[in-house]
Formats: sequence, C-alpha cells, structure tokens
Amino acid sequence: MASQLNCLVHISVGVYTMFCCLFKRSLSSDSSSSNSSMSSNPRNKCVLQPGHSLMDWIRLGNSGKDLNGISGRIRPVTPTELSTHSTQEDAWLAIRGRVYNITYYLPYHPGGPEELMRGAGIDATELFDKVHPWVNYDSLLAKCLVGPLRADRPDAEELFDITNASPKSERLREPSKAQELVRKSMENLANCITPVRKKITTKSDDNVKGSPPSKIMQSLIQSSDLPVSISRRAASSPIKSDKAQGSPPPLRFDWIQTSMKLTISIYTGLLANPGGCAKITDGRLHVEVATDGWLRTVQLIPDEQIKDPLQLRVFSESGKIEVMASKVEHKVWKNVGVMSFGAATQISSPRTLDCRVMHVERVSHDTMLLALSPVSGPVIVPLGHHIRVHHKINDKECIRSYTPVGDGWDNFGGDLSALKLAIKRYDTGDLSPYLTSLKLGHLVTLSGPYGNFQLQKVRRHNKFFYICIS
Ligand code: HEM
Repeated sequence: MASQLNCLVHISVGVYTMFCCLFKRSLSSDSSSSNSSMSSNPRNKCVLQPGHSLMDWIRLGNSGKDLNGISGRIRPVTPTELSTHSTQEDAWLAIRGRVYNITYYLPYHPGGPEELMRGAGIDATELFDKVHPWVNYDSLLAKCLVGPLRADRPDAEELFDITNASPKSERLREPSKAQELVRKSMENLANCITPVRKKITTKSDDNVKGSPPSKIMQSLIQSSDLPVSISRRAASSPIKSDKAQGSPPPLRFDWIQTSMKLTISIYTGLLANPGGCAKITDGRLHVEVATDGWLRTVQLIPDEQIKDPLQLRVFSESGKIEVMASKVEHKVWKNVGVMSFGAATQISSPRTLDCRVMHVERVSHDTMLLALSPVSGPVIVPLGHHIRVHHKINDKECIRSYTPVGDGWDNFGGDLSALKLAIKRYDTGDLSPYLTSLKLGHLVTLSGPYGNFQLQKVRRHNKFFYICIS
C-alpha cells in the first residue's frame, strides 16, 4: 500500500512538473523578448482553442482516456505501420526510436496541429530537434506511447507481436507507461528545476546574463517545494559549423535549478560529439568544450555561491554538455549570474601533459582501471578519440594508445578532468606491466586527443555488421 501511494505521489508530481514546465514558458515571454539575439528568431506559436491548455492536456491524461489508442498496451511498430497513421484522425509519430500516438495531442500542441502533423507517420526526430529540442516530449506524451520503432523485417511480427504476448515478446516489451512515468517523476524529483535559456552568440567574450524566473514561478517553487521543470525556448537551432570557412560551431546554453542544485547545459549542436570538462576555481565555474577541432571556454560568475562536487554529463549525439553544481545556500536564485565565452581556439595539435594517478581499481584478474588527473589543464577526449601514454624504458620512449572508458565503468566521480583507462596486463608487454603496477600519486605522461571520428546519421539500413578487434 505504501509503495502504491509512493508511486501515485511520484506520478502526480511528474504531472505537476510537466505543468510547471510549460506554465513558466507562457509566463516568461517578456524575458525572452528582451534578448536581442532571439528577436530574429521567427516564433510560430499559435493560440490554442479554449479548453486546450497544458493543464487541460494533463487533465485529459489523468482522465483514464486511452491516449495511445491501443488500450495502454505497448508494442513495437514498424516504419511501414507508422506510415499508415498519418491523418488528423489517426496520427502517430516517432521520436528517438519511440512511437507516439499524437492524435489527441494535436489540438493541444502549442505550435498548432498543422505543424505537428508534419511529423505524422514518420520518424520526426530531426524535425522535432530542428524546431524545439528542449521540449520534454517524452513526459508530455508519456501516455501516448505506442512502443519502440522497429525495422521492417519478415520475422518482426513473430518476434514482436504483442497482441498475444508470448514469453519472447514479454522479454522484449518496453517498460510500462506507469513505470515510465515513475522513472520520469523520480528523475524530475532529483532534478527540480527552473531553467532559463539564453542564446550564446558566436561572438567571443560575449557576456550573457540569465533572466530570472517570474515572481509567480518563484513563489510556486518556494511554497510548494515540489520539483519544477520549466522549459523556455532556446534560440534558433544551432547552425552546423561551416568547416570550410573554419568557423567554430555556435553554442547555446540554458540553466536550470533546484533549491539545492544548479545545472548549466551547453548545446553544441546535433551530432557534434563534444568533449567537455569543468571545474570551480575561485567560486567561478569553468567549462571547457571541445567540438570539431575547436576549444571554447565558458565561464560562469554565479550570482550566488556554488561548490563541488561537480557532475558532468556529455550527450554525444545531441551535443549537450550538462554541468551540475551544488548550491552553498539552499534557495532559488533569481539569476544565474554572468556567463562569458572565451574566444574559440583551434586545437591544432595534441597536448602532452603529466597526470597523477587518482584511483586504481582491479576490474578483473588482469585488468586495472586507472583514473588519471592532469596536473595542468585538461585533455578533452570526445567519444571515439583516444590518447597516448608515453613512458621511457631503458631510455627508449614507449608509446601506447588507449581509448578512455566512460563514467559507467566505475564509481569514481571525483575529478571531472580525470581520464579513466582500463588497462589489460600482458606480462610480456612493454607498457601494460608498468601501467598496471602504478600506485596512487604516481605520475604518467599522456598526450592527446587523437582521432578523427565523427558522428553521422545512418540513413535507412536494416542490417549492421560489427567487427570487433582487440
Ligand atoms: C515533429 C513535429 C513538430 C513540429 C514541426 C513542431 C512545431 C512546433 C512549432 C512551430 C512550435 C511553435 C514555435 C516554437 O515555440 O518554437 C512548437 C511549439 C511547441 N511544440 Fe512542437 N512541433 C512538433 C512536435 C512536437 C511534439 C512531439 C511535442 C511534444 C509533445 C511538441 C511540443 C511543443 C511545445 C511544448 C511547444 C511550445 C514550446 C515552447 O514554447 O518553448 N511539439 N512546435
């Protein structure tokens, strides 16, 4: 009973969160219009019919109405089936591999039903990201989820036919709507927020001051102490960098807050595969962002005090870098402070630097995990790039390449500029016996980053072959 109650509370909080998210949006147009960088941005928001506000949508969601059109069940959908749901009376669309029934949402869409219909019957991920990548569609459409988008395959039906759920299909089934909602609500609880989005212009050293949440919003946050997620329109979608002209990709940022945490999100552009690192020095937050061979420094002089530990998450595909800091004083800020952006410098050659061993962990009988923290300045290694370890053996320099492993590999969060290497020991090898016997505090020389891996969108392919080497 207690857990059921708990679950209900979470669900309703999640819904409340969604409400706040867009409620703020409508309250905050004044602050966005004061930002000159946004004025050129053509808005196409339409006036919703009475009874079609966000609140009404949430109410409809809670009314028990069958919003996904298949009695709340979740099942896979092939592109062929998806394409058959493309009318106003029966519209499905897919975003990031999930198919939603948007029929009921159409009159509630702030951009108007016609705009939303542009995505009907297709994988609308690109379209969606072009218009408003910040919109929390998965919360808004949680009850409209039909299921995962699966490739058209002759055996797909047998594998995924959920209409008579076999053990096989059970295994492949997506989490239930309730599970999804609870997961989202938990996430929101942990991330209660008041974001304010501002465009970072391409000009260097450009200072941008965040705009405050409205009075109504502040009192809502403070009086309720509920998680608040507010999404405000960001500036126009980032323009893909013109590498021919050698210009750095533009950045955008926004910030969100809870009474305890501040999160800065920096958007580098879709498929930009950025690398990032962050630290607090003299009360200021410094974030270094590497994209497409360019290094940018973003500095925040916060309005109030922040403190370690920082958390950094890089979303390679969407190009978002998220830095989360703790607030010294637990309260809602009016402004984030002053953001400034250093001039972009081209990363023309890899850096060589000494790193200190911060953490050593045995992963298996012959593999060690090392966390190495640069003594001066970071080496930012985007996804698919690598570093080299240099070591002199009998006056001869020995160099080996390693691809750092992601954060999922260990619990060592500590230093955000730390590189984590998984080293397999070969007793007859040159470098691995040395690396696997390093102790805390030892110094290692690294250089990097190396590599020219670029993320690309794969056009319609049904079969993939993976070649694994070691
Ligand atoms: C994929 C096809 C879609 C197109 C072409 C589209 C288009 C638009 C346009 C033109 C606007 C108004 C301009 C603006 O505020 O930026 C808008 C706003 C909005 N749309 Fe969509 N949309 C699509 C899908 C969706 C989906 C799937 C959702 C989520 C359920 C959604 C939710 C919203 C929200 C919440 C706003 C208001 C955003 C804000 O004020 O910041 N849209 N959309």
